[in-house]
Amino acid sequence: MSPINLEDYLVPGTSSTYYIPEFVTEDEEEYLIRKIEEAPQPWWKRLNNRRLQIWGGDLTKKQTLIPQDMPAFVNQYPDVIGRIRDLGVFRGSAHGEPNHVIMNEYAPGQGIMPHEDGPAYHPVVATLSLGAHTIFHYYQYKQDDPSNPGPQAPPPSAPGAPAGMMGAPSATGRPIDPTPILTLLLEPRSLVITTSSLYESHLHGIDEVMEDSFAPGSRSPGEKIANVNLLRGKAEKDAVINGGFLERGLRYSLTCRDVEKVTAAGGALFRKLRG
Ligand SMILES: O=C(O)CCC(=O)C(=O)O
Ligand SMILES: [Fe+2]
Repeated sequence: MSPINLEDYLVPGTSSTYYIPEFVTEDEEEYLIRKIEEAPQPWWKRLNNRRLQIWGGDLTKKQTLIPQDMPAFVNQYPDVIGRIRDLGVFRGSAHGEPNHVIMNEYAPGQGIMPHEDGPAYHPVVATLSLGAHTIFHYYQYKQDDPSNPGPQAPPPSAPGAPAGMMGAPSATGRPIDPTPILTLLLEPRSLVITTSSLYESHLHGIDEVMEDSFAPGSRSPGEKIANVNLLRGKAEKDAVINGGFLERGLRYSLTCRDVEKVTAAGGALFRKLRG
C-alpha cells in the first residue's frame, strides 16, 4: 500500500478526526475475523450488552498496564499496530504506537452508551471496524447555561435518542446533550482516528438499534453523516445520499490506544508464568 497522507482523510468540519476507508483488505478482514472467532473462550469478557477481548495486558486500578504480548494477528500479520504507527498519529505518545487494544463485538441491536475513554491513555484512539458498519456519534456535555431547560425538558431536536439517555448523567455525573455534535458512518475495514478535544472533553457512543435510517427527520439523517465524501462502499453511500437505511450486522471494533504508564516487570513475569 502506498503511504497514507492523513490530511486526505480529515473529516470535514473537524480539525483532528480522520476517517480512512479500506484500511485493511477484504482478505485481511476475513483473516482477522477468523482469528477473533477462533480465540479461546477465556479470552472473552462478557458485559451486559456485548462481549470483548482485551489484548496487550490488563490495567491496574492506578491506570498502569501490566503488559502481555499482543496476539500475532494484530502486530505481525496483518500488522494493524504497525500500520497505525506509520500514520504518525501516536508520534507524541509514550510508546509512539498503540500498546493496548479493546476488541468489542456487537450483534445487531447492541451498542455502547456515551462515555469517555479516560485518562489512562494518551488522548488518541484508532478504531478499526470489521464485519459490518456502524453509526458513531460524538456528544458534548450540557453547557452551564441558566436558560438551558435541563434534563426534564429535552430539546425537540433530538429525534429518537436512545431510551434512558435524554439528559442522562454521564459516568462523571454531568448531563449529556443528547443531540450528537458529530456523526460518522464507520464502514467495515475502515479506521477512524479520534484525537484532541473530541477525545479529551467529549463523549462517544453507538445506538442500540437493528438498522440505521438516513431519512430526513431520523436520528442520523443523510446530511448529518460528516464523512459521506470519504465513504467507499456503494451501498453505504447510496443509503446516506438517498435517505435509505442500512441493516446492522455482526461488527468487531479494534480500539487501539497507548497506555502511558507500564509496569516494567509485568510482561516478563507473565511470560515466565506461562512458561
Ligand atoms: O466500537 C466502537 O467503535 C467504539 C468502542 C468504544 O468506544 C470503546 O471501546 O471505548
Ligand atoms: Fe470508547
